Amino acid sequence: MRIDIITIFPDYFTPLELSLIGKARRSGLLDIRLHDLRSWTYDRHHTVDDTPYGGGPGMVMKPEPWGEALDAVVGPEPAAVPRLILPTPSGVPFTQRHAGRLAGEPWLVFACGRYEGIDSRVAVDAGRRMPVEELSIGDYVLAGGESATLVMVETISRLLPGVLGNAESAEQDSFAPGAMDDLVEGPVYTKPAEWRGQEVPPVLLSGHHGAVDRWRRDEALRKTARNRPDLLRRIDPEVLDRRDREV
Ligand SMILES: Nc1c(O)cccc1[N+](=O)[O-]
Repeated sequence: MRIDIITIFPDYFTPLELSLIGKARRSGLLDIRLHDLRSWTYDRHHTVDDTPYGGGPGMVMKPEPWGEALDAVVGPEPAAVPRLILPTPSGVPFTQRHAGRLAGEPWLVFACGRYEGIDSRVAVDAGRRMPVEELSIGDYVLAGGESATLVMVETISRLLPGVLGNAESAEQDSFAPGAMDDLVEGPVYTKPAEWRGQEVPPVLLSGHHGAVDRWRRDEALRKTARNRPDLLRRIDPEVLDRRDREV
């Protein structure tokens, strides 16, 4: 997978050189390219923003640098068309399902807005030559799209075949489709079996895989009911088997 990130703060993405994603980049599984938006400005101050039409606080990112940056990154006649992701608080809530779908894309371009956002004509212009998605990682205010892009790139990249050391761990993640559909993960434990008066639940030491799976699902249901009752309400009652209802 190729991922292009356009930003005025390329150094923000140094963390993508570390850990699993850094390893995936070095192995060629993942091709992440960073682009400084100011490369497409020509004034002395490399201006990327201006006052909003209609008045109001803050500044809006100018369309010209973005238009030229996207033209340059995507190219005049690309062999493949990328999907443009616009991280924004006004976007569609980004979920694990989005991550799974986007992990199947060959090429993503992330446009990191700052200030009050990017001139809205940029998304319309880009939409004439590639799919555009406005996505939000949460209902809070960030200083820009870089943090959100880091979150989405990590969530998507870890689902690429070969990136995770043990493919199964993605299947047992919170929100993972299938066995964990819409449930958050329950408690996890490792050695020692007893620590500060707390013992690991005996079922996890039993070697009985069926009982362990059942226990983990029961605990996931309990934690979801406690922390995310909104998710439980989303699950079709028919999906929950009889034991789930007893939890
Ligand atoms: N919340 C927020 C923001 O304030 C700025 C850019 C992107 C996001 N977001 O994706 O959630």
